[in-house]
Amino acid sequence: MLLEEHHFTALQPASPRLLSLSLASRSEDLRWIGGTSSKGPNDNRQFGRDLLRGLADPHGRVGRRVAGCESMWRGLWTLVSRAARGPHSPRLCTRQGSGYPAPGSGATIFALSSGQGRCGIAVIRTSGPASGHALRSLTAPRDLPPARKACLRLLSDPRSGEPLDRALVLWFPGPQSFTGEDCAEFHVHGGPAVVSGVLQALGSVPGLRPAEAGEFTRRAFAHGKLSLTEVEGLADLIHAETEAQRRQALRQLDGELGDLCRGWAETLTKALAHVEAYIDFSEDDNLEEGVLDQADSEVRKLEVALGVHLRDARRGQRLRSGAHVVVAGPPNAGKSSLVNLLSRKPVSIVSPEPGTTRDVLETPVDLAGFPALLSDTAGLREGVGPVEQEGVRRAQKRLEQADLILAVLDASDLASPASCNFLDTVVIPAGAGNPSGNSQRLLLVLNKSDLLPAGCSDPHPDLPSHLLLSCLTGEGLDGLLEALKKELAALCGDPSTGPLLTRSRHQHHLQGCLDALGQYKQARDLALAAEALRVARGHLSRLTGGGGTEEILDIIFRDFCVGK
Ligand SMILES: Nc1nc2c(ncn2[C@@H]2O[C@H](COP(=O)(O)OP(=O)(O)OP(=O)(O)O)[C@@H](O)[C@H]2O)c(=O)[nH]1
Ligand SMILES: [K+]
Ligand SMILES: [Mg+2]
Repeated sequence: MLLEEHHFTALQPASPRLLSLSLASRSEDLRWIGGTSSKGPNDNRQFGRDLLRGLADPHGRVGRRVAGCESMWRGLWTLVSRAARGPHSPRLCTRQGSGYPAPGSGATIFALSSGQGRCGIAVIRTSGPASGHALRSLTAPRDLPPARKACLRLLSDPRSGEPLDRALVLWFPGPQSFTGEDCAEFHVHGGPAVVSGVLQALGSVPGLRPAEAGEFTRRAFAHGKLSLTEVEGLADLIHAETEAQRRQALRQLDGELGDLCRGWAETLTKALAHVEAYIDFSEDDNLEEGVLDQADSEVRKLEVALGVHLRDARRGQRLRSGAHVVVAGPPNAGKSSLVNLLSRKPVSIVSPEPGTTRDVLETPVDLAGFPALLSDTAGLREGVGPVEQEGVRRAQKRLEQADLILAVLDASDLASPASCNFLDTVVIPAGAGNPSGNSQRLLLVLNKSDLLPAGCSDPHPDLPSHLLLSCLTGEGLDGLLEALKKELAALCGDPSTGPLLTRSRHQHHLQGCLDALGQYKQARDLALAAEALRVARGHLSRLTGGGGTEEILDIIFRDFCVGK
């Protein structure tokens, strides 16, 4: 049960009386504050009343207007901390914890945090209240090293006294540590025997147990060291395989997406404060004119900003999981040769026989710094046997799902029926000239340029814009990679320009927020309008603070390995 700073920032309106209204009606937040989700709204209301009674009693300040939001909520903070010894006795935390208990907190966990296998140095760490004791036990008779300073120590098994390794150790007393708890790190020599010896020695210390996957990060989240979007960024950083993915993950780990959402939530809080102030004080003479107009204009601005990000939503997800690039064309154009060239490994069988590729073959590749899922497909042609026909059907299905089509034609065979048919049915319809604007992206590649007569730079000026390539000699590959980079940057977004929505969870909450803003605009009644704003703000806070359910957290933390 945590009562946190951000609950108060959400209650910033200009009077303590408004706080009473807000607390009584904000059942969702109260449920959370009180930790009484099973007991329902009545209990929450009672809790709100208890809290307010506590607020009013010690100093009798409730009912008096206090100028300046900042000083007001600081004052309330102190009052609430005194009042918080009621039946629900919420615990006040001075830092912004996530409010979720760290699973199994209380225990001290340990794990190998660097990679498995033989290596120069391996890092083993612990987190939890017995970390200091564990560090002392393994480095006895020496005492704890100074905080956050690497010190050389002889590690020995606390049971037998047998020396294990000479290692660098670090002591991070909480809360200034990755998890917010007391942590210790052992930088040992990376041999398997040393690592297992130290892990066994730690396991023998009372109160210590091996960590589960993601448990260190989960504790960091529970102690407010990382927001949920930062946790997701960290998971992505660990899994990043390309430069663009790394850049995006780092930005998210830096909290950019979270900051953006918090900024939006603040805007909504202000708008809500205005609406509530109007409900509460509309008869007061001293209420400024135009408070509602101000709220409306804030909401309109927010709608625009959300719309821009939602339109971009697929891009961040593509960057996280890879854009779907489908290589297609008539038989024997050199599709499989191109897939092998781009992936730098023999993924597909290449042969002079048309109809070699039948199934869709997928391979993840790093294309000019962007992640892509490259699919090789069967050559498109009619009038073939049932097996190849099925291959053609699968190829066509995959083409529909492509983010980018890499259309390959044999430059020396453009007049063949298969080439003409492919141009008419795939290349031209997807062309950039399509006025609808939502055409599929396509790059046309004329392969086997080595077969063209020497000195002929572009024999097909009448074709849609295209690139010449020879998979045989590699000529034209640099130009193709450059073009791919441009296409992928457009598809995935540029991770260095702004935070992107990397998961469908983000998109879901932003859409929810936008929908609630739509309801705000339609609300005939101020109470309904205020409720819509609360719903909208709830979506933003769940984006950074979690879905309010353990399952969401489980899904996110499942991405981690043990030791992270
Ligand atoms: N001269 C020349 N031959 C090439 C080039 N690229 C591929 N080939 C040859 O063209 C033939 C067909 O290549 P594949 O890569 O199997 O073509 P594909 O489009 O995958 O063929 P299917 O899977 O049967 O549709 C092979 O004999 C390749 O060696 C090139 O740039 N120049
Ligand atoms: K072939
Ligand atoms: Mg092939």
